[in-house]
Amino acid sequence: MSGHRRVKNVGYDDDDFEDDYDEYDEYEGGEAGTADAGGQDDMTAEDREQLRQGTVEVKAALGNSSQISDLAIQEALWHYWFDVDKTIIYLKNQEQPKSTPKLPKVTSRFDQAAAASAVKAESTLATGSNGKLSQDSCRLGSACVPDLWHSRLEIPTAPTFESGLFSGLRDHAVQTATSARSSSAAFFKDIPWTDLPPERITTFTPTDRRPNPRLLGGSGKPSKLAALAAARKAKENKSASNAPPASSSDAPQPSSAISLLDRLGSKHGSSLSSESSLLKRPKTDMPAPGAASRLNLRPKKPPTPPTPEPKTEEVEATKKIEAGERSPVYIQPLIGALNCSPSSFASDLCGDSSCRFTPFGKLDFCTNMSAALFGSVDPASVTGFSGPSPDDIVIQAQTKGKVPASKKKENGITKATQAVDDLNIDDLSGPIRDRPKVATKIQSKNLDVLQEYKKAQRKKESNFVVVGHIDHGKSTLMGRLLYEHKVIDQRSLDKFRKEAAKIGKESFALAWVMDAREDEREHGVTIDYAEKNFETEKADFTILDAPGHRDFVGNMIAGTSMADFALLVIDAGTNSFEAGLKGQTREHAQVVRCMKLERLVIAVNKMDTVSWSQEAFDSVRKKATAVLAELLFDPANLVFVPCSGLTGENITAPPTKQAPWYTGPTLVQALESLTPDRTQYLGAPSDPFRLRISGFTGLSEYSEFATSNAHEPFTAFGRLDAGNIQVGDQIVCQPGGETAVVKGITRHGKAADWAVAGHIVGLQLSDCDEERFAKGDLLCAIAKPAKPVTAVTMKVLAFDAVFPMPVDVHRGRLRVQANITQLVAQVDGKTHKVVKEGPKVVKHGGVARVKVEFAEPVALERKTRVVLRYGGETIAAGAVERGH
Ligand SMILES: Nc1nc2c(ncn2[C@@H]2O[C@H](COP(=O)(O)OP(=O)(O)OP(=O)(O)O)[C@@H](O)[C@H]2O)c(=O)[nH]1
Repeated sequence: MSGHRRVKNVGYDDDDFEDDYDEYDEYEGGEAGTADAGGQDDMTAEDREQLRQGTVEVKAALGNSSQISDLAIQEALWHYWFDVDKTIIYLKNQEQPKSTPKLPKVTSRFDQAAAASAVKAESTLATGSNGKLSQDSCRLGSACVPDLWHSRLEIPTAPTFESGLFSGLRDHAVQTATSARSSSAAFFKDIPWTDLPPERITTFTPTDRRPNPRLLGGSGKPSKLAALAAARKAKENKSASNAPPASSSDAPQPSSAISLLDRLGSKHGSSLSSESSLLKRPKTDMPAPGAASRLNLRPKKPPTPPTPEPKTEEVEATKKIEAGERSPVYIQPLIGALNCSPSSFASDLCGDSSCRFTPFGKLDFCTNMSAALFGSVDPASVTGFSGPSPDDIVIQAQTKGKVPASKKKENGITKATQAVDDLNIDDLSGPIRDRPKVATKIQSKNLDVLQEYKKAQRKKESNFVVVGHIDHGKSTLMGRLLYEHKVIDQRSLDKFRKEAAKIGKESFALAWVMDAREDEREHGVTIDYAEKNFETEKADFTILDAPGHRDFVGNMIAGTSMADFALLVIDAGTNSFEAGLKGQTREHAQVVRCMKLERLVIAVNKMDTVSWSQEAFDSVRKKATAVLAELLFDPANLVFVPCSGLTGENITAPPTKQAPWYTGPTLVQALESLTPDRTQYLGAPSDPFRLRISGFTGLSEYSEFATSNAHEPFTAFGRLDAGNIQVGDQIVCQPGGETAVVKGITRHGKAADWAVAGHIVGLQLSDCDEERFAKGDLLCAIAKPAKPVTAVTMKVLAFDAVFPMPVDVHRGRLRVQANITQLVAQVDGKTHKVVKEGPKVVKHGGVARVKVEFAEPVALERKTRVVLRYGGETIAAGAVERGH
């Protein structure tokens, strides 16, 4: 069973879908089944026999005195699908009411009270009445209640309702109304409801409702009888459709067509949507105004609106509404929603003259409503709420003179943000001139980090991300690599084997070296990227083992954002390889390329499953090269290595026995050969410090291992994207503006005094409010912080149709909702010249300059590489050109 399948099994399995489908059919068939038992023509001999036997049994149970005919018994049996017991109960109940002696009517307490007040009212009014009251009361009395039932509620007076429940109800209503008539009349005296002109009388027409098939439980599978009924119904429909067309009045009206579509449900919906690739995509929600980011737990400041240019009267009105500190793009739907005709209820409430629902900008009610929601209009203009509420007055008096803590905090942030605003962010290449030191107990060694970096005797270093389709063996391969480099010892591996075997997942023992989370081990699927180090004679490596499942591409992007190059793992088995090309082998390669990781080692894994066949290896190499070339990888930068993670061939030693034909490098040699040129995609060590936070320890609510490390000092992890850092440095966390002092640095689990661009580190932070840090935030040098932006212009390569639409923007752990609000231009991918201004859509493979607006400020700088996703699919990737 594949890992994909296993994940699917977590929540549901195929049977669930089948059940839903079957139940739907069952309902459709059920309608026909209720028609009559006359469909016996369609019965099999077996069904007839069941009906005959059932009739005999039911008759015996009812006894000789029963008046129920055979036909009625068969109807009931048919109805209950030959369930004799149910049929008997039903038929006995049918007979029972006639023989049950009528119980004296119990008057409810309400009726008693109503009758008492009626007597009282009658005695009071009898003296001074002018005669009108008795007329009014008559209207609600015995004469008018049946009228109401029949004319206003249109209760049918068919014979079926003359007896049984409905007639009982009606009698009861008449009696109650009669006894309470005087009091009711007195109560409704001033209300002209009883004088309603006929055109204002509403008619309630009962609508057909599809019962919830799950409501009553049951197997959900259609019985044979239901299937028969469905077949009969289909037959009837067929003969109806062959009938000559009815008159135009019988032709389906638009509303009935819509309701038909509704009833047909998603099956037809999907066939419709499949007509257009744009409609095919699942909807994602537009970011709600002020909606909190999924990852950012820290409360964010509302975005600053761009200054609108006053042009027309409408724009002026929009400005009023926008003044409520919200991005205009998110207000438009609301304005649209408010910009509508008033209901008669609203007109009655506001009065026709005071509430003019004209196009927005002129409508008083709309403007006031917006003002009430967004606080943009003088509150005095909102009638009834013009002054502070009594509660506000008390709170103001109590807090007089005190500055609330949150306000203090805001002031600090405002100052920091102001300082940030005044700084120039365009030039990232200049060195940090003055490294400000803060008055803190943490002693800085005042090192010249660049000198230290030059001096340090070190091996080559690189971080590589392991990507590829689910179950192609990434974690197992990395487990093997770590085992062979003694990062994990035999005893620990044996322990994993034993524990994995207990839950029937022995083949995943090596994968458990990387997949440490309980849920990952339980399901045999990597969920988040894992980080581990190993060392060879020539290099220090950090592995970033990414998940292959399509649902976790966001985590794969986070891992890729910290890598120098990628190891793409491909299953040598033909079917798996093809599946991967349609799935995450391709998508991951796309993401890797867009992150500007141009060099790839491709491990053709599970060679043991194809008996180390050279043809199999060559075939994979040929096809994969073609696909990667399509994604703009230079074939010269691709190194293919056949291997088996499970059995361990060609990881550190060549597979001389299994594949004498292979003369290339082992996996480790291939990894060592890729010397990363970090300047291609990273800032230099001399640039201003930048680190995007990938995780924390020491803060339970943020921590991935909350229970085990909540006691540890607050530490933010991530890769230095630019610059350098040393103990004692002060940093600022953007976009929030919280400052902190670096109390300690860890690299590869060991304490360090400094770190430079490319290093993955933990920064122990002090002198800060921990809650104002979030995953995806950017730690910056305080002298040259990134400026938070609410919009950016970026150049993207489209993997799917791109048009103004909502998207998720990914960079490392930053995952933020945004909207592509404008396609500025289509650009030639090679010459970067504008091909077309303001295209409506950019197709797959096109390069475009687009404007993206965010629901909240983000720290995204020029040249930052980002991935745009929509509806769970990667639709484009590119780099930020400038922020707004
Ligand atoms: N025969 C054989 N099986 C392998 C090999 N490598 C991995 N497997 C098996 O493939 C299955 C999946 O292995 P994983 O390492 O979890 O695959 P993965 O790519 O890391 O999966 P995700 O991280 O969930 O995407 C396990 O049952 C492994 O034992 C190999 O070289 N040969």
